[in-house]
This record gives sequence, C-alpha cells and structure tokens, in this order.
Amino acid sequence: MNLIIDIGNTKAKIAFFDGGEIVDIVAESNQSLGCLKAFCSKYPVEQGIVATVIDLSEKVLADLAALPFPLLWLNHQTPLPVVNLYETPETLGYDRMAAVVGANEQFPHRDILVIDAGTCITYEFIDSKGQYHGGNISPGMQMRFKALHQFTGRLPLVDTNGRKLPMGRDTETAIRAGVMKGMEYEISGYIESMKHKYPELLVFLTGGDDFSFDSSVKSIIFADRFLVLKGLNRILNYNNGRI
Ligand SMILES: Nc1ncnc2c1ncn2[C@@H]1O[C@H](COP(=O)(O)OP(=O)(O)O)[C@@H](O)[C@H]1O
Ligand SMILES: CC(C)(COP(=O)(O)O)[C@@H](O)C(=O)NCCC(=O)O
Ligand SMILES: [K+]
Repeated sequence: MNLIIDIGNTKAKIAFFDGGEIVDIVAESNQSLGCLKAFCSKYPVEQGIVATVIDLSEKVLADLAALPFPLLWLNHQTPLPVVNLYETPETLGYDRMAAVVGANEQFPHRDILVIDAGTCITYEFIDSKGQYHGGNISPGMQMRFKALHQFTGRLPLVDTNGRKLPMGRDTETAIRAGVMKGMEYEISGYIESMKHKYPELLVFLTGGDDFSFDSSVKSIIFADRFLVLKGLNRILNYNNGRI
C-alpha cells in the first residue's frame, strides 16, 4: 500500500491507497501530523510520498524520517508523467502539479481546467497532449473573509453560515454574498473563457471540505475531493523503484 501526504497551508491530508483506490484518509494539523504513526501502523505500507507547500517543523520532519518505509519527497526534479511547461518549476506548488497529474490520469487525451479551492484558489490548464501550461493563483474563501475584516476598520469577520442573498441587505449578507458570489463568478468566468478557447474542455474542482455551488456551474464540473491525493499516488507509482 502507498502512504500519501499532502501538506497544505491550512491542513495536512494523509491517505492510504491500495492500487488506485483510497482505503482511508484523515485531515490533520499541518504543524503536527499527530496521528501519523498510529495511522501507519494500521496498514501494510510499502512506500510513501510527501508533498508540502509549507516549511515543516522539526517534529514533523523527525516523525516522517522515522517511518519504516521509503518516502519520496516530491520536488521539482521528481520525474512526472506529464510535461511541465511552468517557467519556474522550482517555485511551483506541488499540490498544483499533483492535481494536474490526477486529472490527466483520469482523462489523458483531454484539455482540462483544474480548480483547487483550498487556502488559495488555483487554476491550472493541461492540454490533450499532456502538457501542463501553468495557471493562476487567487485568494481562497477564508482568506477573502479574513482580508475584508483585517484590512478595514468596520467590517466584521463573517463566514459562510447564515442568510445568503443574491445582493446583501445588511453588512453581514453583503460580505457573505460578496465573497461567495465573487468566487462563484470568478470560477464560472474562468470556465466560460477557457471553454471558448478549448470547446472540448473538461473541468475538475477539488479542495476544501464542503465546497458547494448553487449555480449551473455545478452541472459541468467533475467534483473530486481527492484529486491531489490521487495525483500524488500516481506520481509515487510512476517513480516506483526510483526512491
Ligand atoms: N465550502 C467551501 N468553499 C470554498 N472553499 C472552502 C470551503 N470549505 C473550505 N474551504 C477552503 O478550504 C480550505 C481548507 O481546505 P484544503 O483544501 O485542505 O486547504 P489547503 O490544501 O490549502 O490546506 C479553507 O481554508 C477554506 O478556505
Ligand atoms: C498557490 C499555493 C499557495 C496553494 O496552496 P494551497 O491553497 O493548496 O494551500 C501553493 O501551491 C504554493 O505555495 N505555490 C507556490 C507558488 C507557485 O505555485 O507558483
Ligand atoms: K489550492
């Protein structure tokens, strides 16, 4: 079995794969990976992969180094099953690369837009020839709510829970709709303009824990919460024997 670790800016995701299937998954603090050891002792793990977009604490590094099987640390020199055209592969977020690999594995000969709505929202484009062209980075939902509060004198910290109106009727509903509709329009805008350029475009949406759209956008996307983990699993298998 494979151990897959995706350490994001908000959470670490730890998963076990048997072949191409997820057997178990847990979301953990990205500062401690608390249950790693106990979790690993449950399964006959043969190899693992770690992808992180943050600097890890000494404790986490020591816990990972103590694992009793080989671990592949994804970096810009890791061989990949897609062509990476990003001009600075050494600065590319590994979660972005993994999401692209996960989508390309499912539809290898299609043009794909991959949207990962986590701490940040990232937009990636990979073409039908398996070439990753790059993409964009914008603030995630919590970041938008927090920024409105933090960089103003009067705006409260609002979240997704509560009255949702198309146009706000008080400060709270104005902020909630502003952030959520803003994200929705941003995402549909990308989909629309990319579909115009690539009519056969497929769209994947991943990230976050309870992402939901109430618009027509929903009907044309593949929602796959595990896309990054699946991509990392593929990268690990692609590098089998090279660790
Ligand atoms: N319903 C949602 N819609 C959009 N974003 C969400 C939703 N729920 C959670 N998120 C975002 O997902 C982030 C956590 O998800 P995750 O993909 O694990 O982030 P990361 O990979 O950056 O650690 C939160 O910071 C939040 O902004
Ligand atoms: C863009 C990101 C912050 C997204 O991280 P996430 O929202 O998944 O925590 C991360 O992929 C990153 O740090 N990227 C480095 C810059 C780049 O990809 O070019
Ligand atoms: K992201």
